[in-house]
Amino acid sequence: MSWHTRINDAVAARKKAAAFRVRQPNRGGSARFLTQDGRRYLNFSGNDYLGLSQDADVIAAWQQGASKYGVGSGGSGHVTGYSEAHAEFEQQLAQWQGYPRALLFISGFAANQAILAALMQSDDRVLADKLSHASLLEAAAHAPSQLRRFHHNQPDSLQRLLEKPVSGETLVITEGVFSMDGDAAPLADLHNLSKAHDSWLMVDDAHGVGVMGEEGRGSCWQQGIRPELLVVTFGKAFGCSGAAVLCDDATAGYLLQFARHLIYSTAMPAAQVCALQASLTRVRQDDGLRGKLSANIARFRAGATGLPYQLTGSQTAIQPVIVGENQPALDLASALRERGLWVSAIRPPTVPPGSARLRLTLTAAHEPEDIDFLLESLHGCSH
Ligand SMILES: Cc1ncc(COP(=O)(O)O)c(C=O)c1O
Repeated sequence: MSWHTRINDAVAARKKAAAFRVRQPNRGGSARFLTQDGRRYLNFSGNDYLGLSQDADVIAAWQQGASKYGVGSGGSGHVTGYSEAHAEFEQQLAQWQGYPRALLFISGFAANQAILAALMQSDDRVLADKLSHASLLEAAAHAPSQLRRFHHNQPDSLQRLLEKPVSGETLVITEGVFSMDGDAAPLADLHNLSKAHDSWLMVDDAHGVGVMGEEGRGSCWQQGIRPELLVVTFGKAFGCSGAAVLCDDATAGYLLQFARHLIYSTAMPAAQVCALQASLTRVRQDDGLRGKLSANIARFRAGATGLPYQLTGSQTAIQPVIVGENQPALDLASALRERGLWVSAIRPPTVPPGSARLRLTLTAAHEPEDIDFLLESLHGCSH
């Protein structure tokens, strides 16, 4: 088999399963609205939960940071890429979250890969929620340790796995808010179980930080736990990109020596760090953003009853409408696009087979009339 035969076969199989993915360039960013091919859509697909990607203070901070530091960091943090802005922001993050240390990464994907690659050894095991994000499951699959998955959000299932003996260390992994279902993990139960078995808990709170808990500290703060490893990302409620891991001093010191994604990769630009500092200020102050998001979520859920699709119990900004098979999900997404709504159909392998869905996301940038139009259109398209 040649390279091209292999490549073409794989792509053809994706197309046949109505699972072929395409990117579509938009113009002018993707906040409340998104413009594509000259048409403006109401955007219900992004993760900019607080609308901060368009925030004037955040934009100004990035511009001023670029004037001060230039646009690139010039190297890995271990060489020249670590600025006073990076150091200050790491301290602000640690203080906000109540951890001794925070380490910045260029993305959540890189942070998850780096942590697992650096920590896990061959006699260890990872016990991960079945629906954990690809960046976690893939990292766990590539690590030399054993990977076992527990049933989604079921502490009993985790307990059964924890009771099996292992010669090395155990790392339990979950998300705070699940990216495709929008439901929250029972973090206190999972943490109690992992502590009782001398294991560590790692929580990826990409979708909870900024939107949950006092001052937007996230799912763990809201549920009163402090996991040994907390990953927060900045591509969602912070409206920007990047990530940080919160941990103790010893672990931070270890990751600085062994996390290859930190050592062999150009650091985040300092100008971006300046924007993230401004985002953190907005996240902590709130200014009614979380209240507006909650009101939009409540409005959507109240109006979505009676739709002929399965909704989840999600109380978060992620509101999946589960259609089932791939083609009907694609058809519903394109019918909504016709009406001026930008929604995405999410299909396997991102979600389990038979659960293709519209992953609708609501934000603080949406107005009540946007939610009403979404509901009216969903009801209209389902007849
Ligand atoms: C739960 C979760 N973790 C990690 C990531 C990756 O983060 P990033 O986009 O910063 O790479 C995502 C999504 O993008 C996510 O949903």
